[in-house]
Amino acid sequence: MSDDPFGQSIASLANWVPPDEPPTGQRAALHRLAAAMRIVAEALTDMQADEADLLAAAEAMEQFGARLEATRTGHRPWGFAESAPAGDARAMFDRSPVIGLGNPVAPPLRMEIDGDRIVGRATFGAQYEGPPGHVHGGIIAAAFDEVLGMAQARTGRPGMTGTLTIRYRRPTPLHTEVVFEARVDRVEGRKIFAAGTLHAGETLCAEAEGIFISVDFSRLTR
Ligand SMILES: CCCCCCCCCCCC(=O)SCCNC(=O)CCNC(=O)[C@H](O)C(C)(C)COP(=O)(O)OP(=O)(O)OC[C@H]1O[C@@H](n2cnc3c(N)ncnc32)[C@H](O)[C@@H]1OP(=O)(O)O
Repeated sequence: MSDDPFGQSIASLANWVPPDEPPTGQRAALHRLAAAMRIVAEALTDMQADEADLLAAAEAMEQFGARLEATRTGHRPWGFAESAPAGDARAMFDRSPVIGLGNPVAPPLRMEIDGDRIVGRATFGAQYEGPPGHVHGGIIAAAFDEVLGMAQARTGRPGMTGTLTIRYRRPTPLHTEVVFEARVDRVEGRKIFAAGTLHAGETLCAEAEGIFISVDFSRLTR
């Protein structure tokens, strides 16, 4: 049997379900820290703190950052950076820049499975602003990549994003829960065609089509 974690478990992604147990201990603390960092990131967009306050905060953050830096190991104890290739139903995806609760960059998008669809929900804060009051188009693309990526991964033969096409139909509002949906349309050889939508309430804000190319992810780790 292969000792490659992807090779052993890639098929199990077809049965992936979001973890329902709340984290405890170090992971729970990580999630709390990342959530606090999101609050800071959003507050920086319109806060009115004076220079002295900002410098004090910067110094505290620099010192704490140095403490964390000193503990880095190069290991990845929790999950995978992207959901599509994780290949393990137990993977927790904490590092994902889109859904990772341990990654302060992530909105975070929350994904669930609804029949043959992946449904993703997110409320984007001001740090994701593109046009005034609305979500940056690149952030929307990243979220589509994740939900279409999970939909195609559930075929059990996940691929990398080859082509992602997005049609932006209406501006996507900040501070409002928006809903992404994705499903697989068809599979042709190594190509998996997925499609999705983004709604804010009844408004269709964007549509996406993705072509994913099935690959041997273990090769990326060699
Ligand atoms: C701890 C561990 C962490 C591990 C971390 C792992 C991270 C994985 C992330 C996964 C999700 C992502 O966001 S990926 C990130 C963004 N995407 C990428 O970086 C992908 C970069 N591109 C590539 O690596 C490559 O171009 C591939 C894998 C997409 C395709 O290369 P290939 O495998 O050589 O494919 P090839 O034989 O040429 O073509 C096979 C078939 O696919 C079609 N095809 C090829 N490329 C494309 C394309 N871009 N768009 C459409 N269709 C394409 C061809 O026409 C052909 O169709 P036919 O003739 O058969 O009809």
